[in-house]
Amino acid sequence: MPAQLISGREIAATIRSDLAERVARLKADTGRVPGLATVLVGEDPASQSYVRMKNSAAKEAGIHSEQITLPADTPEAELLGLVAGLNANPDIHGILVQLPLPGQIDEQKVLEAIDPAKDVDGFHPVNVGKLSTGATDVLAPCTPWGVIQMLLRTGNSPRGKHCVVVGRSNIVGRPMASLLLRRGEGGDATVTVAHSRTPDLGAITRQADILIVAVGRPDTVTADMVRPGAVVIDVGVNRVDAPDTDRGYRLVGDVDFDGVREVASWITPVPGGVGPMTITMLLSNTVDAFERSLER
Ligand SMILES: NC(=O)C1=CN([C@@H]2O[C@H](COP(=O)(O)OP(=O)(O)OC[C@H]3O[C@@H](n4cnc5c(N)ncnc54)[C@H](OP(=O)(O)O)[C@@H]3O)[C@@H](O)[C@H]2O)C=CC1
Ligand SMILES: Nc1nc(=O)c2c([nH]1)NC[C@@H]1CN(c3ccc(C(=O)N[C@@H](CCC(=O)O)C(=O)O)cc3)C=[N+]21
Ligand SMILES: [Mg+2]
Repeated sequence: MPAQLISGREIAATIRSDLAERVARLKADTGRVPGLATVLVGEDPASQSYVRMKNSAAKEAGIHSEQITLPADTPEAELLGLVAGLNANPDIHGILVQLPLPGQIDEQKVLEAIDPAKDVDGFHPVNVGKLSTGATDVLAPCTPWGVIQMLLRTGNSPRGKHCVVVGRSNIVGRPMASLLLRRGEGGDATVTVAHSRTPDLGAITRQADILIVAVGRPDTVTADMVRPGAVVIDVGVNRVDAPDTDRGYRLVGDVDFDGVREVASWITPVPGGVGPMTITMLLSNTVDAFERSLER
């Protein structure tokens, strides 16, 4: 029997409608709404489309959303000044600076300039540190946080399971491992992290009850690398040439979907899997940041 599909699109729609209700209630109670600022430097088409999707999803949930686009040659000091202004802006509760940034800008410096209370990406070292020491009252990075929600909402709690994460980036692999290791709901897993220097990847991935792949290369995981009955989460989003399509490309994940769906128990598709959840968790973090600002 082929694997059941984990539809990120459907789970995201459910969470977004809950968020819209939460925002409406907050507005009725306080007369204010959460505000999100997205900052894009340059004109990379993929980044432009992600930022557009984030803004339109925010607006649909009733979140005030401002998109700031700067030219690719923007000096670092100017971006830091913009971030300082957003930190001081009482109508903005979440700040997202789309990565990657152009070469003249030190990414780490920019991430450190964001007020940790407005860091809805969860990339500020204070939030990274809190998460990796097990804090639960922290804004968690959207992609891995979305993966946790997908697991919980399909009855695939990571508690007590062996979770193998392939990839050790700061935006996906590492925070994924931190979340899975946390005590409590959504965590309590036994975690292995693999990467490009892992000699026999298949020997590791075959041990996984839950396999999470965030590499950025199509077909990194094939059916022979998956234990029968495993849950497979494909974070990868890769554009591959497809001259017969309108856009000229199609999206594939890091997992050989057609092969792996024959051995896995559950699998996420690309598109329509983790991607929509990432955007939804950004909205969720923005509403959380707004609520916390009311408590201060
Ligand atoms: N759906 C979503 O919302 C999101 C999707 N993505 C997608 O997820 C993928 C990963 O993104 P990101 O983490 O930023 O990528 P990075 O390039 O930052 O990290 C990739 C990781 O994969 C490892 N790796 C590379 N090749 C191999 C290999 N052959 N075997 C095992 N490990 C390997 C690298 O190892 P090493 O550290 O040794 O170099 C690195 O740790 C991309 O396709 C990206 O587009 C990213 C963010 C959000
Ligand atoms: N500061 C920062 N925060 C991020 O969260 C961040 C970032 N920088 N840089 C780039 C990555 C990538 N990322 C994605 C978000 C949504 C989809 C997504 O919704 N994908 C759709 C398809 C989209 C399409 O059609 O192109 C899907 O998989 O179904 C994908 C990828 C967030 N990132
Ligand atoms: Mg750079």
